Amino acid sequence: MSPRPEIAGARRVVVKVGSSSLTSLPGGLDEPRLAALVDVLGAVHAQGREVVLVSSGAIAAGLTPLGVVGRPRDLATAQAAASVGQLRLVQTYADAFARHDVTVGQVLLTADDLTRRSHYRNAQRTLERLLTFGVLPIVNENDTVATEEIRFGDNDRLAALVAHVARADALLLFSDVDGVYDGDPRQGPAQLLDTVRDPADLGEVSLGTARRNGVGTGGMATKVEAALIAAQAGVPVVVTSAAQAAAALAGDQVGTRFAVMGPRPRARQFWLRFATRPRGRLHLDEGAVRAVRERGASLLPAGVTGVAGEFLADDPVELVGPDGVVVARGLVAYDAKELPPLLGRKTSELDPEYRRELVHRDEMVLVRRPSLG
Ligand SMILES: Nc1ncnc2c1ncn2[C@@H]1O[C@H](COP(=O)(O)OP(=O)(O)O)[C@@H](O)[C@H]1O
Ligand SMILES: N[C@@H](CCC(=O)OP(=O)(O)O)C(=O)O
Repeated sequence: MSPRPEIAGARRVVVKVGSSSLTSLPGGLDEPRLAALVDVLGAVHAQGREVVLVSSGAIAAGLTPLGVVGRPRDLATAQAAASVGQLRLVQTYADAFARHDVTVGQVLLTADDLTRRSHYRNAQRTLERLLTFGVLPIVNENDTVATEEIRFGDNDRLAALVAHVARADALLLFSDVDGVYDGDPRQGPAQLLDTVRDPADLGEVSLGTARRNGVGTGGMATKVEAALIAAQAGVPVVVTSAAQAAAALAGDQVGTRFAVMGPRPRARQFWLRFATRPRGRLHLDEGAVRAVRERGASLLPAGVTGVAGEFLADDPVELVGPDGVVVARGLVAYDAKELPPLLGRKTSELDPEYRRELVHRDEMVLVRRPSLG
């Protein structure tokens, strides 16, 4: 049996590959490296496994054709590069996968596509249908239209969300480094972590940001954060290099494995916890924190001491304790401007139209803060 049966046996896999494995700043797209990855994924597809590829590299691939040297400093240049580069990237993939008789489809997502519940379900249906057709979807962030505020920013997190949206059995994050080390291996000797079972296992680990002169964005920190999201959502993860892709997909003992850290949450719970972006905050008193955290209660106006942010009814908000720690996230039942007169008041004192919960229990997830992020 393979050392990692949960990966070897995964029927549907999301594979994420970073810019650093496909491109270089001076050279643009590295076609031989891209073709090598496609050979591995083509073989996996031929075994009857379903693959969703989340590929970075659009911005880096667009720099050479535009004559831009170095990492773009402004968003508009990055977006122009992505516009040119995404086309080249996907065309190169399409040609390479055609040699394996695999049809690819392009899926460009903005953060809004996953933060809005209706869009999330739409993305889910589209991915499902593509896979039913035997198509290999290639996902990237829609960089050309995403503004600074609504960007996912890094494809590692996007890949973790896609793993859930696509109901994947495993997530593989491929980079230019062969796993998570206890310190940046480029800075000095470091030890490879074989398995992470709990966020606490990473307590002593230093996760640098990506190299400044490199093409990657988040370094190991964003990969670890993404791996924890997936693992906490019941999806096993391996972080390793693109060069080890075949071995990783076969379930060999390469890279760093993140064991599943919890049961798969219901889609709505996962969406609330990881995909939504809070539009505001409700400040809770001690009693409300206990009620929400320990008694599984809904949040009532009586336990709320303050409101921050401009949100509308049904927007996601954070519930924050007196110590500033986020206790939960939920969909609020009122517009922000309706709230000040309700705060601290008992339900029985309120007009009937304001007697519903501020955040209903069914619309809330508790936030257990991992030691990172
Ligand atoms: N603890 C660590 N373990 C492994 N790599 C690390 C660590 N800390 C920082 N890194 C760096 O993270 C880089 C990978 O991140 P990045 O360049 O963003 O990759 P990608 O483009 O594949 O997303 C590696 O090249 C490595 O130097
Ligand atoms: N969407 C961007 C990549 C963003 C990103 O996360 O890059 P990386 O850290 O290399 O995975 C692009 O295609 O250039």
